[in-house]
Parts: sequence; C-alpha cells; structure tokens
Amino acid sequence: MALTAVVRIPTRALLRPWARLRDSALGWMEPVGGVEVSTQRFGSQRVLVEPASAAGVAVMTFKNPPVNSLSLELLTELVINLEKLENDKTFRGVVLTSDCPGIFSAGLDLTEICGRNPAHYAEYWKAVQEMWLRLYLSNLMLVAAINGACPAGGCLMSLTCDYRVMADNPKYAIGLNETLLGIVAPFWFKDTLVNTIGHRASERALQLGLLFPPTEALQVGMVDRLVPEDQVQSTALSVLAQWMAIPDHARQLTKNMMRKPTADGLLKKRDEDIQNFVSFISRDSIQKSLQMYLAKLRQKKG
Ligand SMILES: CCCCC/C=C\C/C=C\C=C\CC(=O)SCCNC(=O)CCNC(=O)[C@H](O)C(C)(C)COP(=O)(O)OP(=O)(O)OC[C@H]1O[C@@H](n2cnc3c(N)ncnc32)[C@H](O)[C@@H]1OP(=O)(O)O
Repeated sequence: MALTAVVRIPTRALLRPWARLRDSALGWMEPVGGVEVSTQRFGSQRVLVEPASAAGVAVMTFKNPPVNSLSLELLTELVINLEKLENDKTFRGVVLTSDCPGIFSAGLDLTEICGRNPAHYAEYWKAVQEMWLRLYLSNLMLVAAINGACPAGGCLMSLTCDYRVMADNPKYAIGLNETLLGIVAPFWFKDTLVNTIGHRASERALQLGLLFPPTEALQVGMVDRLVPEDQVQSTALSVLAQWMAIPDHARQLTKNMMRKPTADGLLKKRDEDIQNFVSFISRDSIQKSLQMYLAKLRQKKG
C-alpha cells in the first residue's frame, strides 16, 4: 500500500536542523511552503522502511523470519534500502529494529557459510563487508532498537549504529560469540567492538565469546540504554530527536573523523579479507565445527 502523502517542512528548519526539534516541541506541524518530505512507505521483502511521525526520521525493520539471520538477500536489501534513505535528503536519522519476536538478529546466516562452494563464500563475504561499510560510514544518524537476542553479526550490525537502546529482558543477550562456534571474529568486527567498549573489555569478550545479558551489556558499554521491551522503539525515536538537534554537517564530519580510519583498515584490503575468509571457512575443521553448531541449534527443539 502506497502512503503518498507529502508533508512540507519550512526551509528555515532544513537550513537549521536543530530548529526542527524546537519547532516540533512547540507543537509546530503546520504545512507551510518549503521542501517536500515524502512520507511514503517503501522497502522490500525482508526490509521495511517507514517514515516515522517526526520529520526526517525513518524506521527500518528487518523481517527475515524466524531469526533475522543475515542471509545474502537480507544483506542486499538492507544496503539498497539504506542507500535509498541516504539519497533522499529529507531523511536524517534511522532506527534499525526487528520484526521477529524476541530476536534482533541471529547474525550471519550459517547456511550461507556452511556446505557451500568458495565462489559463494566470496560473494557472501563481500555482502557482509558492504553491509558493515555502508552502515558504519553512513551519514545518517543510526539508532539500534535492540528488541531481542543480538549475537555475532547481529551485534556487529548494532555496533555500527551511533546509539543502542536494548530491551531490558534477561532472556536476551548481545555479543560477538564467534569463538563459541570455533570461528574467529575478523579484524574489522574486533575494531568495531574495541571502538565501542575499549581494548581490554574487547579482548576478554572476544576470546571468551561472551554474550552479555542487558545489565552487563550496559555496564561494559556495549549498549547505551536499557528500557522495558515495549519502549525500545519509542525510546530510540526520542534519542534520535535529541541527536537531530545537532547541525548535520558538524555531526557528520565528526562521525567520519572518528570512524574513517577503522573503515580504511578494511577498504585497503577488501580482496585480501575475502580470500582469508574463503580459505578459513573452507577448512574441513571449520566446516565440521559449524555443522555441529547448526545441528545443536536444530536439535534444541527436538
Ligand atoms: C583468521 C582469519 C579469520 C578470517 C575470518 C573468518 C571467519 C569469520 C566468520 C564468520 C563470522 C560470523 C559471525 C556470525 O554472525 S556467525 C552466526 C552466529 N550466530 C549465533 O551464534 C546465533 C545462533 N542462534 C541462536 O542462538 C538462536 O537461534 C537465537 C537466540 C538467535 C534464537 O533462539 P530461538 O530459540 O528463538 O530460535 P532457534 O530455535 O534457536 O532457531 C530457529 C531456527 O533458526 C535457525 N537459526 C538460528 N540461528 C541461525 C543462524 N545464525 N543462521 C542460520 N539459521 C539459524 C535454527 O537452526 C532454527 O532452525 P530450524 O531448526 O527451525 O530449522
């Protein structure tokens, strides 16, 4: 269903983005002459994008049941939809969240890295790199609304955001648990974590494959705020409203200054990183570990 209403924002608010927050706080909603803001919902099969009620904000919802694993299709759709949002200059901030009850994302899709051929591994890894680079360097303000379990690649995705709000439910956990699967978090996963929680905490978390329950995740700095489950998205939106008060150009240049050196680490050797991944993941011993892990996951129900 196309929702093609058009809202007009006064040009002065676009030139002074922080004015929008103040204006809307004063109850300003009058459509007056200015720049058109599309309120059209768009997206694709696995990624839904809906403009939020606040101007300039969208909610991107992942819906790849049962666990939002990052399949090649989901990664591709994510990048395409992010690009659409970035090209539409009316959007300044995005909340990333999940449509799968109790799960933000189960991380990389294990069926993409288990029992396939080297060409597939290479294609898949390129898509994982692309997702990370696009999110990590996005000019948009990104807030993760973590409404469920958030292991491995799911955690990585949330770490690319500028702020993380997590549901305060001890059933959920977040972390880079790769070693538990017998695999190794690549250097750029590691760098993203180090940039978030520091070197010592990362070293411990990565070696032990720690999955932190919400309270511990908050303590270590992996997430920024815990709220009751039904307030995760609304809190993420109100955090975005605060960030929107900062002039875009200054915030974007600052974000880029903080993140570009880390992203350059991968940009300089993308092909080498793909080759490393393909040769690592193709090893018999690694494939066996992954098969055993998948089998355990599948047996859980039986
Ligand atoms: C030195 C050189 C280094 C080079 C670099 C080398 C390697 C790096 C390589 C890879 C990095 C990988 C990072 C990753 O992201 S790996 C994925 C890790 N993910 C996990 O460990 C999470 C596993 N899943 C879970 O823990 C639970 O499923 C979860 C808590 C998310 C949800 O639990 P719930 O009980 O609700 O659901 P389940 O019954 O467990 O699952 C339902 C269904 O989904 C399947 N499934 C779960 N997770 C995945 C997954 N990640 N990929 C694919 N499929 C998944 C599960 O098997 C069930 O399937 P079925 O039984 O219904 O068929």
